[in-house]
Amino acid sequence: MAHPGCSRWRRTRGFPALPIPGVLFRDVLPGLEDPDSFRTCISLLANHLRKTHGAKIDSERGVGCVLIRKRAHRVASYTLQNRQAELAIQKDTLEPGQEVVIVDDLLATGGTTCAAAELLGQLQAEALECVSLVELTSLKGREKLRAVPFSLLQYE
Ligand SMILES: O=P(O)(O)OC[C@H]1O[C@H](OP(=O)(O)OP(=O)(O)O)[C@H](O)[C@@H]1O
Ligand SMILES: Nc1ncnc2[nH]cnc12
Repeated sequence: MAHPGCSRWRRTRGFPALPIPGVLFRDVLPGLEDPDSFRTCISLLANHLRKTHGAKIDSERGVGCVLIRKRAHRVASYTLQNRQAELAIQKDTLEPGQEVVIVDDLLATGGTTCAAAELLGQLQAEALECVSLVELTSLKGREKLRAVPFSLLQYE
């Protein structure tokens, strides 16, 4: 069920047949470009995380952000439809034992989130939770994950 706050969030835009026929690409960018909608997304996720991890998330120091990147994002040109993706993280960005929330715009098959969790494991960091704006439930990504993921909006 969609989070009740989702009515205040400009939703997604669908691109049929992207990157291949049969796939409806759910683009979350319209909801991030609109200032009110962007604020709503952030505050809905932050409220959830404060509820589930209170003191850890709402510390006086706030939280930082570490990027996990697709390798393709590091080169000047790449094949858009190449679904063989690789993720990378800088080795010294997290300390062993550091607690992290994995945030991705969208959960589909769960491959990306699993790969992110594997990278965190390599650095001995601990994934507290995985959160996303959108979840494509028919792809059953949540079944692949060790922790129960949280998403604001679900599409089949
Ligand atoms: O659960 P999964 O099946 O791994 O899919 C989730 C990923 O799919 C999208 O990335 P994509 O590479 O399609 O496009 P984007 O990075 O340009 O958003 C999205 O941003 C997630 O990272
Ligand atoms: N249908 C979809 N829309 C957006 N991102 C995706 N990642 C995997 N499938 C996707």
